[in-house]
Amino acid sequence: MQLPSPAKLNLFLHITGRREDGYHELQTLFQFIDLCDTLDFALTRNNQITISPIIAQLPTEDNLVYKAAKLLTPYKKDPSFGIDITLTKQLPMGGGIGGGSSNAATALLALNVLWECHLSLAELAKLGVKLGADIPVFVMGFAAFAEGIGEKLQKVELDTPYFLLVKPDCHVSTGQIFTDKYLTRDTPPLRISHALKLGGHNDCLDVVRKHYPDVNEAYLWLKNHGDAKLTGTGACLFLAFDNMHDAERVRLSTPTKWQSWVCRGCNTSPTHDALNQWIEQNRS
Ligand SMILES: C[C@@](CO)(OP(=O)(O)O)[C@H](O)COP(=O)(O)OP(=O)(O)OC[C@H]1O[C@@H](n2ccc(N)nc2=O)[C@H](O)[C@@H]1O
Ligand SMILES: Nc1ncnc2c1ncn2[C@@H]1O[C@H](COP(=O)(O)OP(=O)(O)O)[C@@H](O)[C@H]1O
Repeated sequence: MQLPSPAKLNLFLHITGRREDGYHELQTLFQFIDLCDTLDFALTRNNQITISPIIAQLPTEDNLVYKAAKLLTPYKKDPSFGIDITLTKQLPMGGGIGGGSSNAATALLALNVLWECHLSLAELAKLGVKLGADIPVFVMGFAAFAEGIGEKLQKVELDTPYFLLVKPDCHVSTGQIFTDKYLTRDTPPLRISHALKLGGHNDCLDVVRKHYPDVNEAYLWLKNHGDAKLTGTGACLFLAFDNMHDAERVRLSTPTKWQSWVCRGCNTSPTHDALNQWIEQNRS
């Protein structure tokens, strides 16, 4: 089974409070983009979980894909089931586009089928949030207005513009941004109808720009070309366009020291599209 594992954008990210456990209450708008990692799954009968190739500075036990497979182990139909996973990365790590969370969700969705666990999407999302606040939206697979720590999801249908995505040459620590004392944590909560009509901003932007000069520089550069936004806690920034041609034109002038892509917003996760197709083809 081969599945794409897409990135997400936070079209806005408002921090509305802080919980006693230190996690922050958010209101955010998630949309997927068609920029993806790829995961290949081969079912085995040796009760082992393997992931290849080795990723530098990411021991297998720390890989969210491995952790997701471990979480699902108690639900296997046959205890001898194992899995060989090939993870082909394209998404930058620590970019605020949720690559690791997406990979974990893709593993949960694939193994639920291959290991015949028969968990519902809601059950998988509940397991996934133990590994990361961003995992439920990838498990559910629809563009969403999210609250709580990002796990309370309301499905939305959004325009699907082209995006220019730019990755400044740094890796932002989500934990560092959320512990900064100058982070805005009291944005008044909006009703979903207002949030969708008015749009929003990213409360992390100022703190990320302060700590990461490269993000600041890329933000100032992109701002000359439109309404530049930060996704999640960064480092990636994005601009929306009505058509691919305009997005490509700006991308071609983007300083080469920053990685850049043109991609398209999608309201359904490509993982779900591919998994449904696989299930259809393998129905016995
Ligand atoms: C900010 C967001 C927005 O989509 O995205 P990223 O920039 O990471 O992609 C997410 O909420 C990130 O989700 P995720 O990357 O899964 O974070 P987690 O592993 O759960 O948490 C990393 C750390 O960030 C802080 N954290 C995270 C989420 C949240 N709502 N409040 C927090 O305070 C906590 O300190 C936690 O220890
Ligand atoms: N499969 C994975 N892909 C990417 N990062 C992973 C993975 N498994 C664990 N991680 C860890 O999660 C961190 C955050 O990764 P990622 O989700 O890509 O970024 P972000 O949360 O900024 O969007 C990485 O720096 C890495 O240490």
